[in-house]
Amino acid sequence: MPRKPLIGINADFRAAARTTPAFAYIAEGYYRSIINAGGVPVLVPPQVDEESVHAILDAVEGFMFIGGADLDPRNDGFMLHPSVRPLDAGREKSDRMLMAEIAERRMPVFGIGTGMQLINVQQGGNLFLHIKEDLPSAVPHLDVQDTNHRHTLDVVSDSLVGRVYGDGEIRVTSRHHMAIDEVAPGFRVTARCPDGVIEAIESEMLDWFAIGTQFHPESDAASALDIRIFEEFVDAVRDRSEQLEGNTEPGDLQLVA
Ligand SMILES: N[C@@H](CCC(=O)NCCCC(=O)O)C(=O)O
Repeated sequence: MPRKPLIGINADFRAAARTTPAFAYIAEGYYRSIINAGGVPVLVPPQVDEESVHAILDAVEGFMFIGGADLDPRNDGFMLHPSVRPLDAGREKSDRMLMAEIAERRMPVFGIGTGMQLINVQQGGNLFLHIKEDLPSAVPHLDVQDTNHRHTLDVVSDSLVGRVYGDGEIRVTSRHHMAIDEVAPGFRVTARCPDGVIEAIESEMLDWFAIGTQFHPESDAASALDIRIFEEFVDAVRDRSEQLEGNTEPGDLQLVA
């Protein structure tokens, strides 16, 4: 039975309202998918300083960033757009601190929705702030009446998502109004919606497993293939821990020719 690696997952945050206290929260699909893929999810509420970020990343072996509202474009030197619904400022600050340190450590990371957008901007890419304006011929990527709104996906066969989904028609859950514009250096696009919107990016760096999906493989409408992305991620986290511990047996090494 393979060992279950510890995977940190950032929680979202909602401020107190008239009848409810403030709380940190996460949709079940995110942590359930990590459990189903053989990992142990460790929920991480927003952190306030670098010391805490370091302590958390010392304890976990990989990290997953979940979806949510919008990264504030002003934090990347862009103007606010009327369509932007910013994340809670405390969550965004925490996510950015975590992501910077994860990149520094080359810790395996998987970002979904806002999580993928975070990886891209932290690594030097940028975003379209509103698909309807920036890419007017795009198909709908958000349906406020249907959290499981789906569209088709074209994958690059020589990639993780290509390996996972294979040939045949792929349909994925879509809930976003922003999208990647310029892809960060060191990453490549591995899936697009047929309208051209970027739906997955993967690291090309040999020393860093990093992947992001704009679509939602954790959604209630997820297919058996969607869970394979989480399995690939959890396997990569376990493999890296074994490498760091020097536990890789010679027989485990694969020749790449
Ligand atoms: N800034 C993004 C948000 C995309 C996203 O993460 N959607 C999921 C919302 C909540 C969830 O299901 O966790 C955008 O481009 O709209």
